[in-house]
Amino acid sequence: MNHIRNFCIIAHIDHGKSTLADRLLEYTKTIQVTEGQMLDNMDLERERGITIKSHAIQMEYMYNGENYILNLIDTPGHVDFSYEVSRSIAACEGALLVVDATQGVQAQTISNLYMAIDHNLEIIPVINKIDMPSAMPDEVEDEIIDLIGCERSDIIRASGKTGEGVEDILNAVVARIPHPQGDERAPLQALIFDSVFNSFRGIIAYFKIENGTIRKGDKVKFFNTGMEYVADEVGVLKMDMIPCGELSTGNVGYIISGIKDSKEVKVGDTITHVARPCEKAIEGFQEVKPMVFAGVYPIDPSEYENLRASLEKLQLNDASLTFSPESSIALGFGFRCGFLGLLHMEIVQERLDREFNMDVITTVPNVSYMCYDKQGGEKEVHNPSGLPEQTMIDHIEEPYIRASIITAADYIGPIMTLCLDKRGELIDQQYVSGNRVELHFMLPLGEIVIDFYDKLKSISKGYASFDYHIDCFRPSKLAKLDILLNGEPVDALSTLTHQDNAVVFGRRMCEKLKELIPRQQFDIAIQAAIGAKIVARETIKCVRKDVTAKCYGGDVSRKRKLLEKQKKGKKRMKQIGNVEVPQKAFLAVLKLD
Ligand SMILES: Nc1nc2c(ncn2[C@@H]2O[C@H](COP(=O)(O)OP(=O)(O)OP(=O)(O)O)[C@@H](O)[C@H]2O)c(=O)[nH]1
Repeated sequence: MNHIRNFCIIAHIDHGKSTLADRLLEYTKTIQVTEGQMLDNMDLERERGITIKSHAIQMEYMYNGENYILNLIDTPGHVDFSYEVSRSIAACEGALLVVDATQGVQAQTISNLYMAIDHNLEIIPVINKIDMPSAMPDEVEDEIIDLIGCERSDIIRASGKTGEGVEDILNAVVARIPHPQGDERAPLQALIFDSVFNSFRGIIAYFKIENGTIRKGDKVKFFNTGMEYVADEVGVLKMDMIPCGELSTGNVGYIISGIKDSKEVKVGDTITHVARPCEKAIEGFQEVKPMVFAGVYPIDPSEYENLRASLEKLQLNDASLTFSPESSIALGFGFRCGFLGLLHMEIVQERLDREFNMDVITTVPNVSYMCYDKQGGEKEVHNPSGLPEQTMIDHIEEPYIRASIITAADYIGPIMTLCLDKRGELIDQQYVSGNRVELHFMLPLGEIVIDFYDKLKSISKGYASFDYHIDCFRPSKLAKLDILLNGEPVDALSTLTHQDNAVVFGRRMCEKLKELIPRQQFDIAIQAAIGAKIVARETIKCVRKDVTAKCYGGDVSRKRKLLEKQKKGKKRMKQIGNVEVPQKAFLAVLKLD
């Protein structure tokens, strides 16, 4: 245990986390480098891919003549995943805080740092990219000292490109980060911080042992699910999984135990022995509750079962994703998926496309509402079309978040305006350091879901870190806005919005849809309605598009080719009534000016 160090790297996006991690792996000969290898070399790229996906990797390092085991645990870097970041951080005793020498301290540097400090991690500040001509290491050093109050000599200057400083970093990991604590003789208590699905081996869970020892063949129990398994294989993670007979306190490893169902493995759960269980689970386990919901529908209806299988596999290393079947008059059969936030939703959509080759349509996201009816009943509503009749509703409550925004003082004005515009209330503001200010707001989550990040980023020139947690539900005057295409309501385009904004919102939706839906061979009326009342209308004029017109009537095969091409183009469209609607129209609400 004295010779183990568990650490992570935290950084603002693009400050060089992955490049530096690769250098550490090369220096410790965990991955092989051939001479003169460049970053863009295919092999290295491939290995990088593995290192990034492996989530935890073990290195061996000699320091003062003794061999140490260094476990590098990867952390995702975005606010939507703060739960997962905190799980990974909980498995470490120290963190490298990497700051780009050309950029200085940035928003995510601060929010990730705070999380590491909350978990009492030893922080090793590293200034990266010092090889660059535009590097300003002295200024960045001042900023870091300002931020964490360390000594100038604590800060390591490094370059992921040239490898400078890599040895200093490894030495500091051993010398400064405390070894893990724990009792080897106590009952087994291991924290699951990640899991993946492997098509040959089933589900693989990654854990860190807080107390006790785990051996191959042990009968183990997952504390929060209560499920029991035999540890068919345990081992450590290097470039491959390396099986071993036992792993003891402080170490990081993996377990394979024939688990097939993703629901049985929850990130944050505790593994213990069946025969001699620990008394309680490792603290901090909480079911994450998705707050943003959207419909996900296969473009090709016959892909429905494949979509279900893909979502199940995704759920494995993304414990926060939820889904349940739903159907839409407009889109057919699909799933209502729950996400932690909008970025999480985008990532799931991208992974469905890239890793599972699924073509899907995602509908307008909305938050989870509580609806109280006049009989005193209450119901959680994840979809505007799930709301009872207006006359039956007593009132609706929407989730509010407590948001913390850290920014430079220059941007306070525009950020205030943005938040007030989004129905926010300022709670307080305080100086953090230098001219950095922290603002706290109460904001309706529904307003954040739509285009808050992008606006915040642009008005603050990227220099605003944003973090939030759900605070409470509050009654709100919400109206359901329906969109009709040629008189047909399109359920997938319905949204809930604040009554005061509903008419303007309806008008903007109609205008945006007019831009996004291509002209067809007949006029299309786009209407916005609240209940039976039409509040806005736009018309898309017809066009007669004869794609074969330029073929002079002669060449039949050319004509056929053109028609086929046109048919392909239509695939990414969804037929609603007689109107063809492209995917981007379903997200029109996100693109309102
Ligand atoms: N010149 C120079 N470029 C670097 C250095 N470290 C990283 N880079 C470049 O900076 C860019 C970002 O590096 P990454 O390692 O992908 O950064 P990251 O923090 O892992 O980025 P994300 O994973 O997207 O958060 C890449 O183009 C790297 O080649 C360095 O020390 N010097």
